Amino acid sequence: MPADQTRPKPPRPRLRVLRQVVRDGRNTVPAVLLALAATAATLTVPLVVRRVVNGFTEHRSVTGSVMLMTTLALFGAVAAALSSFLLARAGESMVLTVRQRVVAHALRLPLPGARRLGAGELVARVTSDSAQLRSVVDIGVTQLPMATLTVTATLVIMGLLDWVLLLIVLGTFSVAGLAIAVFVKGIRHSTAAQQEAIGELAQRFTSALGALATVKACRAEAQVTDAIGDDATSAAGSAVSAARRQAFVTPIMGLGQQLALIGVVLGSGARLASGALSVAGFAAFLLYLLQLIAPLTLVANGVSRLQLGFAAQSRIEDVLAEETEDAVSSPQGQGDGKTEGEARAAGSAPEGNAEAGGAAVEFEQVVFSHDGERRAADALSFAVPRHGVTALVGPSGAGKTTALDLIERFLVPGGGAVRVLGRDTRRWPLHDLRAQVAYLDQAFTLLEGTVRENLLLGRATPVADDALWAALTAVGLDDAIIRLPQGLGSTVGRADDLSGGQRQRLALARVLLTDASVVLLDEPTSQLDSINENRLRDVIERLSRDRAVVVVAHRISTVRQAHHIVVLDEGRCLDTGTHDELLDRCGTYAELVRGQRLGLRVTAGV
Ligand SMILES: Nc1ncnc2c1ncn2[C@@H]1O[C@H](COP(=O)(O)OP(=O)(O)OP(=O)(O)O)[C@@H](O)[C@H]1O
Repeated sequence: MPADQTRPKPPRPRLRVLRQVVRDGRNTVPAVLLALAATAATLTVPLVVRRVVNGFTEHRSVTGSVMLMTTLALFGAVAAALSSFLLARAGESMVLTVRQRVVAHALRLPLPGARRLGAGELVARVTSDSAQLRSVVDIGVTQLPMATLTVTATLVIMGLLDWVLLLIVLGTFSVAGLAIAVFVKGIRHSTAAQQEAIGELAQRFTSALGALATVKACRAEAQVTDAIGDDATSAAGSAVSAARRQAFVTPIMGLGQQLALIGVVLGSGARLASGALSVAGFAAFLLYLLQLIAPLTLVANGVSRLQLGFAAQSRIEDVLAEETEDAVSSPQGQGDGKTEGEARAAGSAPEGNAEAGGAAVEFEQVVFSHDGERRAADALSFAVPRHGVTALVGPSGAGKTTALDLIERFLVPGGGAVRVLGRDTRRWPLHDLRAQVAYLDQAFTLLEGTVRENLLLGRATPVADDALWAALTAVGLDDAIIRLPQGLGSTVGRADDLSGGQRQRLALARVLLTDASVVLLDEPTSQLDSINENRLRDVIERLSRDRAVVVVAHRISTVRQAHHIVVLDEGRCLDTGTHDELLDRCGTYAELVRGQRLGLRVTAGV
């Protein structure tokens, strides 16, 4: 259920890439100054050529002019190279900032929001879309303004040299410009479609890699390859369409130049004959005309590339516009019916409640729906004691995982209240709540990193290796880690380095090292061998001595180990009690235990 419909939507965040880069004065100011200097040098060379030609016709020494011309050309080249490097540095620094911002934002999205956007799409924003932003910087900061400046200045100088010839040039280039405008019109649409297809390709491929074992087991490699191939084909189709249009820009510009050249040569006869134009002036005019093509092409191509960068910027802004967990369920943003004073009193004295024997977790008339229609929690009420194992049991779809997600505040209730250590989850600062609630998913997920990093995930303070080994010994994993090439420094997490049972024990050791008062465990549905099953039971037992362990139980052995059992069905709590009590009085529980409505393994004697 949406967190709060009445809260006004915050303004859409703007990346303002150009502004960011311009503000990076350390690189941008010298880059722009050098680009201006290079442009000035390039514009001056033809005027010096005129002096050289005049020198030849007037039999003067041209050595000084030739040296000046060479120096200007060299200076222009060096200044352009330096400018381009400084701008690249500013661009990469901006891309780095954007990538860091998107990664930080994506990791703070609420789980349902992040899942809806999709891992592949988010990866595409951080990789290809962020890289596209470079074109905004490269084109927008110097190339396009400098090219526009060069074109304008060149046309002004050409006009000063001979305004009649300039009119001929303007006439032919106007026709070429119109033709190009027709071609580039559809480029933005094609490139946007291409980037969208790349996002979908990344999404589908990421999902297929995540499900690789299933794909292989179903012999679906060819089928999935075809589906991913369709996205790749769509991306290629859009790219080819854009390339087809882009391909015409430079030749049309070249054609315009050739026509202008012919027009100028034809028109120059009368101008030279009438003495309105000198030979040296004509040579300089021709040089300017030849120089015009590069900046003009750049302007034509630059506009479409700039649009491409802005489209990428807009897609990244779409992600940044998604509200983070803190914004969606901030303590200020949500009311729970309590006054601030009551909430503070409850939240500030969890230990006091513990001594008074208060519940570790309490659901009070909780209402939640994933899709706004069916309720996964429907006036759900139950309590979890401070110590011991509490098993959540119920048929598939009863709302067990939803209940865990509500405790961890992956989800926010639409009605009622979930209290952890006496305090409404919406009143807890998120960071503090999650320091109190450890979560172990079914896959006992490890991140790619060293054993040490996995054990200390989320901890800011260092922990002595002795403590790490003690935790590993407690879960029976010390021998296996000693055998790894670099012990605690060995990299794990790619699913090919540790067995399923070893991953499970490493994840459990991580929980042992935390100070969490509540441990949530979504028990794996897959069969564990009896040694691992016993180990898991031992660790749960050990954890439950001084913490509350809430386990979504799929095994009868876990249910029997539980001190307290909560029976859920259709988002409601049907009954709570011990195994024997519930067998006697709760028909649904008895049915579950007999394995008729849930895949619980029935063992002899039950
Ligand atoms: N992301 C989702 N979008 C829509 N509905 C969902 C989503 N997740 C769960 N549900 C629905 O919410 C209800 C409770 O689901 P939940 O996963 O909490 O049940 P469960 O008891 O953990 O089931 P299982 O034992 O099969 O894992 C079900 O009807 C389910 O279809």
